[in-house]
Amino acid sequence: MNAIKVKSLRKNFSMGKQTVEVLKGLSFEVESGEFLSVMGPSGCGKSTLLYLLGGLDEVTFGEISLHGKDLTTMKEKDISLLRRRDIGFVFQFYNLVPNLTVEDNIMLPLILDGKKGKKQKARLEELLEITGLKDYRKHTPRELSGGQQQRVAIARALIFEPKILLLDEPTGNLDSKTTVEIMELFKTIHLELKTTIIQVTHSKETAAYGTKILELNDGVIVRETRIERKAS
Ligand SMILES: Nc1ncnc2c1ncn2[C@@H]1O[C@H](COP(=O)(O)OP(=O)(O)OP(=O)(O)O)[C@@H](O)[C@H]1O
Repeated sequence: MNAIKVKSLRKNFSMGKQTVEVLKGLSFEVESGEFLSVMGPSGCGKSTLLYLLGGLDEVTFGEISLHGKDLTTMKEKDISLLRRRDIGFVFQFYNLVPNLTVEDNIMLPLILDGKKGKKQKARLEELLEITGLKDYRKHTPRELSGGQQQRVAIARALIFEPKILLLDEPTGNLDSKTTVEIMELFKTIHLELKTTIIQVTHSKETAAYGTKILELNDGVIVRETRIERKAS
């Protein structure tokens, strides 16, 4: 089954009396386990698409199915559950809670969901290992570099074992060396955890970590390219 199926997707925003058409009829599919990079000029609708895929905004017209479930006809309560448990988000800014430790920041979604058992502790250990944060578990965000803070945000996004990870310019705030480290981490997550990843990026280098590139311009898809994996 496809992880994501998008059909004739349109998104308009109202600006006073004016309607702005941002997405003008997108159709594409993302296979389970794919790593899709969405590129295109500023303002072409990349983030808008990502938010719609994550159920963070309402579709104007068309369909979005995640693992066969149509998001556009789902009740808000079910969309919230899906968002919390099946989808992980990573943004350009890390949005960590400053007075919580690394491990509490990572566990926060579980604590908010009333879950903190043995299985979750094991998952935390696995994520601390994958993200290289084991020695920093008792630190607070302000004691970490930008790259380390983004690693915490990535571990937090993965704590529920989401099937889909949505990334909005996740390295937009990082220097080029740290960008490579974080992109290598996403590659590891993609290969080891088999997570389906959709990333929005401006950078060709970053996009090349994907298995496929979708190029948008002025609200439509202008190109879909399958790519060879960037070597480590
Ligand atoms: N909530 C909103 N209300 C009105 N217009 C919006 C809203 N969100 C986005 N837009 C408009 O939709 C268009 C696409 O925005 P979007 O952020 O998706 O572009 P983008 O391709 O991600 O741009 P960038 O690369 O600069 O982040 C822009 O013209 C933006 O002003």
